[in-house]
Amino acid sequence: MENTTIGLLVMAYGTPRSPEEIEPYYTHIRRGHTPPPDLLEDLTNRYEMIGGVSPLARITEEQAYALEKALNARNSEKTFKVYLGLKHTTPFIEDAVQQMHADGIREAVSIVLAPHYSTFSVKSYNKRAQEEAEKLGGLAIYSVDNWHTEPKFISYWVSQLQKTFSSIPTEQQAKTIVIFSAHSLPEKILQVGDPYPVQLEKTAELIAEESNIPHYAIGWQSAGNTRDPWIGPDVQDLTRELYDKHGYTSFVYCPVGFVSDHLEVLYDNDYECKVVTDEIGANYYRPEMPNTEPIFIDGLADVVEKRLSMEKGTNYELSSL
Ligand SMILES: CC1=C(CCC(=O)O)c2cc3nc(cc4[nH]c(cc5[nH]c(cc1n2)c(C)c5CCC(=O)O)c(CCC(=O)O)c4C)C(CCC(=O)O)=C3C
Ligand SMILES: [Fe+2]
Repeated sequence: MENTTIGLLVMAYGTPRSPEEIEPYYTHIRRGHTPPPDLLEDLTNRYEMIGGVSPLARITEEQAYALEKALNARNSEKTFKVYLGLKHTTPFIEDAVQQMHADGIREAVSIVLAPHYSTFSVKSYNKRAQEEAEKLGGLAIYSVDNWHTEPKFISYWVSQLQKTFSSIPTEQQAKTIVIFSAHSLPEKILQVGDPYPVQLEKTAELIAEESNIPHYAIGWQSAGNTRDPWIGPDVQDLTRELYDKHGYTSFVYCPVGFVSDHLEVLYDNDYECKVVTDEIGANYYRPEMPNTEPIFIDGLADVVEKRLSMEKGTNYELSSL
């Protein structure tokens, strides 16, 4: 059989690659509105606190290439060709779709480097990709909507928790709580039945079941600065509340809604949450993010293959026996 090339559209949030890019990036996030100087300065300061720019640009690329490599190592009858499409900086999602089309790709699978589906996040990535493909014609993109229960993704976090717990003295383990979190979103998403919060709960439940952790809670982080209410409890408030109610001595933060080291993790968890644990005299732990860990990348490859075989009408469960 002919060796076919399948497009692999990997989509992610994007980040400024230099301090000069912070303003155009922030302007794009604000749908073309230039940020007021105080907000721009605040964001620039947060990037400065994590070293000037985020490691996210490099990690996203590494994840995309690692996924392409993992898929090609498994398949001899088809070749995956990766295209990176970013939400708020170049190469934009539309650029990636145009490039796939120009390269003569007829079929592609798309995946967003975020596990949970929301109308605010994954839906808008997929919509942009589909609209561009429709405009160009002759290119079918099979979108993955979510992968928050993917077994190897769950296993990744289970093994990280085992590692973290093995470094906590046994007598303190019963007084340790794990906080699973994702990026907060405006509360109005709940009125339209957005699956986002339920999906985060499901991820947390699966990890907790497999890892036998004594206590866990779900929190939300990195909420925006707008007048509408955002989903809570915020991880910082939650930390104080859990401490006041139960006197936990160690807090383990698992920001499972993200997959890389970046601003929200390195600043909002490692700095902001740690300010709170320091204040109450508790220990702060934050397991490593998935980045390019092979078991995580392998899980993403499973997701992509399953999506493709769904389209082809073959039963993945049976064919993989
Ligand atoms: C759901 C979600 C994810 C996870 C899913 C996904 O990955 O898609 C995510 C990830 C990320 N968000 C990031 C950065 C930012 N997000 C902002 C603002 C906003 N995020 C929102 C949502 C999300 N964001 C929303 C509703 C806003 C308000 C403005 C709007 O309505 O659109 C702002 C503006 C300033 C501020 O509010 O802090 C920045 C700088 C970075 C890059 C970090 C780095 O550079 O290391 C990453 C991975
Ligand atoms: Fe964001």
